[in-house]
Amino acid sequence: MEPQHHQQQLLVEVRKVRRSFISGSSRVDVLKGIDMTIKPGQLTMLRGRSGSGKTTLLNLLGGLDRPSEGEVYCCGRAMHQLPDKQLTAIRRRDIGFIFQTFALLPLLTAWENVELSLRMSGVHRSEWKARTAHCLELVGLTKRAAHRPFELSGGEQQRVAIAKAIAHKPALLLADEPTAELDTQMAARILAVFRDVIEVERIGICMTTHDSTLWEAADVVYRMADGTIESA
Ligand SMILES: Nc1ncnc2c1ncn2[C@@H]1O[C@H](COP(=O)(O)OP(=O)(O)OP(=O)(O)O)[C@@H](O)[C@H]1O
Repeated sequence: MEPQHHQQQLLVEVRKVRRSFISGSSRVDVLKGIDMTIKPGQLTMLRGRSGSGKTTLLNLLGGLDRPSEGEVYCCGRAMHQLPDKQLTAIRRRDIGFIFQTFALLPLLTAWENVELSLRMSGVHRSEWKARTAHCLELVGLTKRAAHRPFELSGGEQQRVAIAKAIAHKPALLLADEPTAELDTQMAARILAVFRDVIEVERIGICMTTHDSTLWEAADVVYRMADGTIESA
């Protein structure tokens, strides 16, 4: 387990992480010794070409996968050592996920989509209304609360997905290419929402993107190439 001072400064610490996959009779080394950190209150970006391993790394950060070698500390826990049950518990409690496609339930309104996430994470019913209202306001969708996904633009749908992902008050928000389906203006709006979320909720956000126009909005950018990572 990490020393106390470390836990307070860093939300995530990745040390000497390697991840290989067996494909047929050969082994593919996707991550070849990754070191990186994520701090609370910061927007961290992972950039790199398609196939450079961004999604593979993000999955390790969020406990969706385990490293072949090395250590992943997230929210003060040694993720690489935890049994599946505890990993799932941390994922549900401390981490929020956003994906490229917006992952909303089509028959539910924006409000119901956010509320569902509170229900699923075991938040007491008495808190649902205020928290749902707060999260929709934070992403600028108070007036669209009664709309279903098909009545919303792609950018608005992604903002509902953000509200949904932060509803249970995670410490870390992970977003895999969250702007890939959006035009430049909508992508910029998503980044502005991320900034507001960081300021209001005091969480850390880590997103992957290959869109070079977005990198300057980050506090920290890690460039991935050939299975390794470097600050850029
Ligand atoms: N489960 C798996 N089994 C075998 N190979 C895999 C597996 N997962 C990922 N890979 C390989 O690892 C490499 C990196 O994939 P990854 O999805 O992490 O890249 P990426 O940087 O996120 O790319 P993109 O921007 O296209 O999503 C790819 O070559 C992929 O084929």
